[in-house]
Amino acid sequence: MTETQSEVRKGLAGVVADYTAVSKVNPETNSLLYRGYPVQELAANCSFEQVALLLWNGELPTEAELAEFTTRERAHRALTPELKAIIDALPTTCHPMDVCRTAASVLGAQDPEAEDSSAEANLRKAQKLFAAMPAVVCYDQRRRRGQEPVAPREDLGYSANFLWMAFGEEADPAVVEAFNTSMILYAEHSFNASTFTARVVTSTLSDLHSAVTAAIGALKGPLHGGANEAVMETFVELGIRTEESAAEAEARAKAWMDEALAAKKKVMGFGHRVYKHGDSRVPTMKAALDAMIAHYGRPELLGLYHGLEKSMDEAKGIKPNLDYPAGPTYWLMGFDIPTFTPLFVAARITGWTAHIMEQVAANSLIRPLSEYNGPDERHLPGARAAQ
Ligand SMILES: CC(=O)SCCNC(=O)CCNC(=O)[C@H](O)C(C)(C)COP(=O)(O)OP(=O)(O)OC[C@H]1O[C@@H](n2cnc3c(N)ncnc32)[C@H](O)[C@@H]1OP(=O)(O)O
Ligand SMILES: O=C([O-])CC(=O)C(=O)O
Repeated sequence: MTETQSEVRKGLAGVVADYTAVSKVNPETNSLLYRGYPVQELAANCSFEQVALLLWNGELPTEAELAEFTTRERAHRALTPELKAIIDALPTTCHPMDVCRTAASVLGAQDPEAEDSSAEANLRKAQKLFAAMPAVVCYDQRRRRGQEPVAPREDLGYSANFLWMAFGEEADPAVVEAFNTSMILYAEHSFNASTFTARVVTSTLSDLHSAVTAAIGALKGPLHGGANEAVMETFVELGIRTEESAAEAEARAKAWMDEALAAKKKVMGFGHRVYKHGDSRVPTMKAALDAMIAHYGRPELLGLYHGLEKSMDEAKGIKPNLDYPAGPTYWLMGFDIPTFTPLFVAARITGWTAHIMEQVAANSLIRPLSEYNGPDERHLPGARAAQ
């Protein structure tokens, strides 16, 4: 760094960009608080609907507030014929995240309050997006499978209805519980790349749906939300073999990992920008995965899971992140691998929109500086230098 250069923090690593009261990630104590509550406590005791209201409003809802929200949320679950037609027009060769991104944009274009960024209108729009996104994800997965769509049910809670719309049958309570846990764990994580994207868009005084649409684009990448799909691709590449022992599976996973690391590959589902000693959400999500392994009777997954985890730890000391246990959990539930990141979208709509409202309430245009490192000033042949 010369005297005239400023310090450049690539990837804004370690930069504190603003205040937030939505959540606190503490890598030292390996904790994650949503509005002050440990996420593990919320996952063990709350529905995703309660956590969504906590993130938006700052407090857990009273029974009456929850009942009022539940009625409204259930009334907004169905997709309009226009949105279904737009989804149908998209090729099934596109990634389901492209469908989510398009749907978020269309839902904005259809919303009469799209241009109203008052706190009240933003909350209403956030809640409508929250209600509709599960139907988008399920409608798209079913059309790709050549199945008829399944209409939402107003007698089911968010997670039970999500699984109903995806598979057309009522899910076992154990599966609903694991899904609810995953939604809560995926809901919010301070200034991650997609949330920061949403805040950047909001800081220009653009609208909520534009910010969410941009955030979906940021989440799609494999260094962020796309990692839950990539994790499962690794398991599939390794081959899930019912006949082998856990020790044999671990040995195969170790050999695969050694080769991947020798080839300097990034192995998705490991590492984190903030947590360097393990992701606070992994133990809770791993317990949900264990419950699903027991529920579906698929212990052969564990050998691979532990083999990859151990060998990455031994070789580089890098720990799994939330996407590592979440990927195989969604696979066991029966979701198609490309649907995994859209499930993350459905959960993170809560965190994104809570941050959007926080940004609006205390806005400052987000516009960092850059250090120029291109050619020195030069001139077109024959052009006169600027006066
Ligand atoms: C819910 C979420 O979004 S969680 C994140 C999901 N993303 C992933 O799982 C993708 C895989 N992981 C990664 O790419 C990274 O760990 C990131 C992007 C998440 C965080 O990265 P950063 O903090 O920027 O760390 P960075 O990428 O610089 O890695 C530091 C070192 O660890 C290595 N490393 C980090 N993660 C991994 C990994 N998953 N596989 C192999 N090596 C890794 C890097 O190669 C680098 O090694 P080097 O110093 O020898 O060059
Ligand atoms: O915080 C991050 O950088 C990524 C992450 O774990 C998340 O968004 O949940």
